[in-house]
Amino acid sequence: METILKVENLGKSFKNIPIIQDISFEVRKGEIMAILGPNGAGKSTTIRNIMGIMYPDCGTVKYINRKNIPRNKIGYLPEERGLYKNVKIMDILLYLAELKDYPLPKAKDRVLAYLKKFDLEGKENTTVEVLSKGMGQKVQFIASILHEPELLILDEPFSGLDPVAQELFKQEIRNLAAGGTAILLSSHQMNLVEEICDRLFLIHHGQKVIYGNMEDVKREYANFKCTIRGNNDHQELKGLPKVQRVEQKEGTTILYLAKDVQVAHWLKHLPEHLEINELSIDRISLHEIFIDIATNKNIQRKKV
Ligand SMILES: Nc1ncnc2c1ncn2[C@@H]1O[C@H](COP(=O)(O)OP(=O)(O)OP(=O)(O)O)[C@@H](O)[C@H]1O
Repeated sequence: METILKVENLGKSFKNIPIIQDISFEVRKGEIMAILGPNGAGKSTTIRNIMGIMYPDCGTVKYINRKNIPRNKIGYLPEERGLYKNVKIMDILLYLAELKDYPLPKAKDRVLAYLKKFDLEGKENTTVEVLSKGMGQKVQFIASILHEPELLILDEPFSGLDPVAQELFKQEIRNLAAGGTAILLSSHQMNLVEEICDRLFLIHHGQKVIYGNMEDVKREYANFKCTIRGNNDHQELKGLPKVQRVEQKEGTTILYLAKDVQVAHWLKHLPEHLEINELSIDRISLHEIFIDIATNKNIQRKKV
């Protein structure tokens, strides 16, 4: 797949404290690439450096082998939401499309189609001040995609949305990627993004924790866990082979298993007298992978 954006060795400090260090990744045509990490990890700082809102201390940002990113080919949803409050939605969106040199008649048709898609049909002559926060976010999302960008950068697109709106956003993001848009999105809600991203960059204290293809990351890091509902002896379960860690609460036990476990074989080790009302075997989530790796690596922020 063609690379659209290449970020190399990006670094930025504030008052001698490194906020991001040696950040390198690329975003390819038609893929959803996610920067994931907890609050304060450095996601927005990375994005702001890519967008030229702030300048990196070191590193480069290249767009299809050109030094400067053509602004009208990029869509951006900043973390700071905000639209002109007392201007009609259609007028704001057409104004923003015009700034991107996008043909107005086409933009108008697209506004109406997107308002309908996002359950805002008939709101084109409404002002933003009478919309709810989630509705406003939908309008701002429309603004970021109206001009058919080649590269779409979404900073925390799902925060503040209800589950229905989150699904709508996810669906549209998937559609855009399927149509060839290169998408870079950030989120601290890892489990929300897990199902839609093709590749991910996990960041913690401004540094890379994992970078790679979602499937490979899961294969490499997502060990199995066995969840048993029933009242059982914690110590006995902890003593079973290949059990690394046990969590128990309110009649449910989760056994975290070693990487090399053969699940079918392992199940034969379960004692017959266990109380099993329900049992499931799953791979751990991206969130759990993150906790494991971030804790093990014990990444500390260093002074430069
Ligand atoms: N302009 C600034 N001056 C000083 N420190 C800053 C500045 N911008 C960000 N930081 C610090 O950099 C760190 C990373 O912030 P950033 O906003 O990039 O994190 P994030 O991963 O996007 O977090 P969140 O999920 O909370 O949005 C934080 O500790 C923040 O306080």
